[in-house]
Amino acid sequence: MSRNLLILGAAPNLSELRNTLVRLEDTIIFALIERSQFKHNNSIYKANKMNFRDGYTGSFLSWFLKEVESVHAKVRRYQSPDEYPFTNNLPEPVLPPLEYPPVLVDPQEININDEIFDVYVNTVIPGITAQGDDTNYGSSATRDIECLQALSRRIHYGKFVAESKFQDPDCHDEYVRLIKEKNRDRLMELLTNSRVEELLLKRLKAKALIYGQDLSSAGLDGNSNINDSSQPLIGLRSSPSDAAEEKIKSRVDYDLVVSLYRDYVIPLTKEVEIEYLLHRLD
Ligand SMILES: O=C(O)C(=O)C[C@]1(C(=O)O)C=C[C@@H](O)C=C1
Repeated sequence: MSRNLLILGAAPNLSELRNTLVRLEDTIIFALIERSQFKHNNSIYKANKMNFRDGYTGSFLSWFLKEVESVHAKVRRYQSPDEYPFTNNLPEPVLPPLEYPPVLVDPQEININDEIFDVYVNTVIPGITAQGDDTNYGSSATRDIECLQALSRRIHYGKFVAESKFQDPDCHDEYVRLIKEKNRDRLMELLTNSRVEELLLKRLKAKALIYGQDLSSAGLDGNSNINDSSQPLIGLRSSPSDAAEEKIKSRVDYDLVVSLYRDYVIPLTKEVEIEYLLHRLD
């Protein structure tokens, strides 16, 4: 978490929070591109597939996640109010606790990482990877963990967004009333900003197109003579046209990145916002 956002212990500023969400789009797109260079490697997601010498029977990814999160817990990662682990019973930090000003009310209570894990393994991975097994299990699982952590941070950021909206003097009384009524539907309407969502999805498609460009298909990889390049790069055009989309081979399915956000990332962020608000007055 950016220390600047927390330093004052005051209401988080919505436009700063949105800037962080925009930056996390880049992190997520690049993480997905990194993972998509390897095949599906389905056996890393299945229990009892890897013959662990110590008799472990879970999936390779679950084992790896637990190991990585154990190290990260020791260096205080999960004391930060925007970091949520996927596994339980993690070790205590080896360093003294960090002081975070109290911005959220009961920040660690809501953790929807099980849902994020499920969507990632069963929907995202089969979508962004080629079918099959290339035996790059460690590399694939390393990228999976990066993707999962970035998605989790992005989605749980909904708590800060919700806190900021709750403290907005223009809406505060309305939020209090709806929370007391436990009126989920009206809360959902109040916190939804369709214009922001629409812009986000447009921006995301443009980013996925630009970041995903495979420069070897444009004659600009290390093996090409620069003068051979006849293909214009999408990033150098004023807007990514359909023609450009066809010419440049993409390393990631940009429509899939957009649908990942539209169908999962934004709805799950809103779910976190609602859950947070419903407990805000406890
Ligand atoms: O920016 C906000 O206001 C948010 O609540 C975040 C977010 C998102 O997930 O990107 C979610 C709900 C809004 O409708 C718009 C965007």
